[in-house]
Amino acid sequence: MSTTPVKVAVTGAAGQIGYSLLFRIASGALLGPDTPVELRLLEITPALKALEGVVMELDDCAFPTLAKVEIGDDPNTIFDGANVALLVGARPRTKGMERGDLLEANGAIFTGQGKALNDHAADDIRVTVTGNPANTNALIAKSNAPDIPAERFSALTRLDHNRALAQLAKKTGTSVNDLKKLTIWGNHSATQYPDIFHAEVAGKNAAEVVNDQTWLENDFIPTVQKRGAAIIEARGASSAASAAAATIDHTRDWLRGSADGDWLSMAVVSDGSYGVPEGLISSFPVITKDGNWEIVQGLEINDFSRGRIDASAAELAEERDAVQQLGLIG
Ligand SMILES: NC(=O)C1=CN([C@@H]2O[C@H](COP(=O)(O)OP(=O)(O)OC[C@H]3O[C@@H](n4cnc5c(N)ncnc54)[C@H](O)[C@@H]3O)[C@@H](O)[C@H]2O)C=CC1
Ligand SMILES: O=C([O-])CC(=O)C(=O)O
Repeated sequence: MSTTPVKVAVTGAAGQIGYSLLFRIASGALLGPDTPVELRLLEITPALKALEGVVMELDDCAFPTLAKVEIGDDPNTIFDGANVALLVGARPRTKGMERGDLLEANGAIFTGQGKALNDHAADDIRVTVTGNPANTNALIAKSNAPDIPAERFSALTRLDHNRALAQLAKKTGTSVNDLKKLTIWGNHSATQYPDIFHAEVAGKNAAEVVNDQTWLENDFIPTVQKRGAAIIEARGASSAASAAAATIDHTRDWLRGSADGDWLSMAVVSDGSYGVPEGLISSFPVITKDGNWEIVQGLEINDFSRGRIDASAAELAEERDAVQQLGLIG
């Protein structure tokens, strides 16, 4: 085992997602079995007592990869020297809300955290935003951290990607292991577009294997888009264990690389690819290696996909304009 622990900061650490996420990070699921991890956990002051209880449980697991845990309510201290930051802490939506309804309530959290990352994180910092509305919160954090390269900020659409894989496997009677090159485009919201036109099922084109436009339009796409709401309706609380698992998948693959011959969905800063306005944090098909990502280029976009990608990008532009008006970005 190497000797210097990687510092992983997690915000909202005493929340639902935190309760699944921390134990997986501590057990090596993020960085592997040979890399010691130092957890740096941020919470609001009233939640620190509950967080102390979670830390007692982390101790009680005796994870060989967990080198140290620090907790606190000051992002300047908790982000000090952080190599990875998982920004989960934010209010979840409840029944009847859209994620965009959280913009004002949660957006402000990400200005202060962006500044604190800018001033205190390690030079190799990578930031994953899970707290909703994730894409625009990532935009806010990035905009408030001018000294950190923009490509170090990302937002989570891996849960949507994983949900789409599960639906496609069910429809085609295959396993998720047989599926490749699925893409979530756009916003982590009901306008996101899960695209199977370039996906493969056991090496064959997924859209051709499915060959069912009605299922695609009336079942697959809306099921993936509205899965978060369906879970809130059924569970009375938003997805937590699956969101934690996706946060790990996203960050692990960013740091350790995507599989050969496949790609991932990650919301990253747009360079204008596929007509998504430059600067928005939008989900794209990406290939990752050693902590870097690259948008997969050259995919042909049919008319069906074009309208949907544009609609989600338009929603992201509206969210950007709204947070600009709130003074959360310059
Ligand atoms: N991107 C995605 O795929 C998903 C995103 N989410 C989002 O993740 C977020 C967290 O969800 P849960 O863990 O279920 O919520 P939760 O309410 O159980 O936990 C949130 C935690 O964040 C803390 N918090 C609030 N403000 C904070 C601040 N300024 N600094 C540090 N901590 C702060 C709260 O005290 C609370 O403990 C929500 O915004 C939710 O909508 C949830 C599921 C999927
Ligand atoms: O839907 C929500 O509010 C929580 C979330 O982001 C998801 O489950 O995808």
